[in-house]
Amino acid sequence: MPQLRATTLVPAPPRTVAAALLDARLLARSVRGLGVRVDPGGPVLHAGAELTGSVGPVRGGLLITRADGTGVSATLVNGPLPKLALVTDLAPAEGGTLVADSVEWTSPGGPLGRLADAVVGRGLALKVLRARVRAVAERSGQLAVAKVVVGAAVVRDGLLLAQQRGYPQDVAGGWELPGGRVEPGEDDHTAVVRECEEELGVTVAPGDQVGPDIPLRVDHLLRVYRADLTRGEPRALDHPAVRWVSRAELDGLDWLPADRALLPALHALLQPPH
Ligand SMILES: Nc1nc2c([nH]c(=O)n2[C@H]2C[C@H](O)[C@@H](COP(=O)(O)OP(=O)(O)OP(=O)(O)O)O2)c(=O)[nH]1
Repeated sequence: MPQLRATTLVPAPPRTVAAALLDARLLARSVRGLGVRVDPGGPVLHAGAELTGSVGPVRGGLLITRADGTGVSATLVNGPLPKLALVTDLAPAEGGTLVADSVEWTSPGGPLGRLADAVVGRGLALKVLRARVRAVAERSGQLAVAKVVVGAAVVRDGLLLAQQRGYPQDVAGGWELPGGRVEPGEDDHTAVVRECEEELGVTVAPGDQVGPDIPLRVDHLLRVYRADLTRGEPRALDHPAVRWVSRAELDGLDWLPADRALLPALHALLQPPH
């Protein structure tokens, strides 16, 4: 299968570039040059999501097979389009992050097909890669200076604490992790401790980051930390409800769209020790 690869240095740390790649609009922008319209379906990519795509009146699907801190992979499926796969891998480098993109597609058979592939296929693939690199660099620049919203992944006895949002209207009723914006002068851990005190009336000890940074709006990102309860019993002081969620219930909960990208990491967190 023909393949085109391009590697670019983006002057931002890997976790920022990874967050940029999770922005669903970037993927839609990357394939627009092929005449492919992709409906992002939501603000953030997550593994297993199937986005709808179309070329003129012809519809197909774009399946996300990977969306995490290491990069993103996607394949066009269920359409009369030629097979097309996009893979983006990240590696730390001096001065930023190496973004290795590849586009792979099915070539039509025969000499004419090979000619068309050389002239049209490669030209289109190059267009996709260039558009993608520009979009990734631009979004990484925005996220490098974004405000951080911290979330707490509080686990007790194999259950995760989730909190229901009451506002704003468009996300009311959805579930999220306790947390909020990091205030000036705070570091992430201090903000996790303060938010858990304010929202749940408990003291927590924050630990390692869980999952990748997730892009929120243009100038915010969500960063989640594991947090152990050290004092008190969580109560919904600021929101309509809190509940403990088992690993089996994780996928079925009505999470805020951004939080769905955290589900693989939350599953791993709730995995019983072997
Ligand atoms: N805390 C939290 N916020 C989330 C999650 N997922 C997600 O998209 N968000 C969004 C919802 C909000 O737009 C934003 C956080 O706002 P917030 O309302 O919790 O922050 P805050 O307490 O500092 O602000 P305020 O509303 O009290 O002024 O991040 C999550 O899991 N936890």
